[in-house]
Amino acid sequence: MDTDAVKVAGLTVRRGGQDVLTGLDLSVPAGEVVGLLGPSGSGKTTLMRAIAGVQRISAGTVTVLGHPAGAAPLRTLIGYAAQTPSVYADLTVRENLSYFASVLRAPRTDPDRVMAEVGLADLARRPAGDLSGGQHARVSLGVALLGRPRLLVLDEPTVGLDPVLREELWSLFHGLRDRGTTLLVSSHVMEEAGRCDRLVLMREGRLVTEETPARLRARTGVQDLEQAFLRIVREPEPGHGRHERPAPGTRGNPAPGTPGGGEG
Ligand SMILES: Nc1ncnc2c1ncn2[C@@H]1O[C@H](COP(=O)(O)OP(=O)(O)OP(=O)(O)O)[C@@H](O)[C@H]1O
Repeated sequence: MDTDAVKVAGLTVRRGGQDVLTGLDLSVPAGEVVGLLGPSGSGKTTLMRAIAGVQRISAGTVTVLGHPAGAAPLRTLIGYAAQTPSVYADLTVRENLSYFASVLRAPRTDPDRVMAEVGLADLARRPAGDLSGGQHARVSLGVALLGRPRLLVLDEPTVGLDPVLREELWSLFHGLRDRGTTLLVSSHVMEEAGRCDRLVLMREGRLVTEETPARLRARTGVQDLEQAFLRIVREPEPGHGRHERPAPGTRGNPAPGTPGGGEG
């Protein structure tokens, strides 16, 4: 059996007439929480869209759970929560989840299960259009959890959440991982990097480094992961860093909470 949930090889994506991913190679081992980190505009959302099968690609291959990205069998095997929640504003939280559960043929009890998991039980009867940004994002996350997919691709799932809820969601992610789910989670918040089993740092459409937090700390001799990343971006080891240019100034320092991402 393949031990990689996702294999990306030579992936190039053009958006708006420019290459936003350039010859990217990546493996996501099954059963791990992999954090996708990088400054705003580095290509995290585009990579996640390619893995979810909703991004047109120019070159390369994306293989997900043994299938080409976007293949029909993946519909129930992947849960993808985009940055822009795609829920119906005029339906309540429960109605949204019940609708998507029926589309996915998920168990009828799933909407209640996921509402409890993402902290939405008290808002079950609230129309989605009346929710805050963070609550909206949780409905999107709930939809991704329906049917217990084997791979979760979550684009900034904790953005705009208070620290208590953020902590709860990370416990949920670790619990899912412990039961065999693979998670690819993007974040701007370096503090979240330490909660991941493996880190992937992107910059300007390329993969800068890919390793465990412990190895990254050991390799750089720096405990703080944000500082460790900056060190790698500025002083790549020969043959390790795949980027070609050193970081200009502070651009290697992701801005916490910066909104971003786009469709297309
Ligand atoms: N619809 C689009 N059309 C053209 N270019 C786009 C589109 N969406 C994104 N881009 C560009 O693609 C590049 C990568 O964007 P992407 O959203 O993947 O980055 P990101 O790392 O997810 O950023 P953020 O952290 O701000 O969400 C950026 O330069 C962005 O301007």
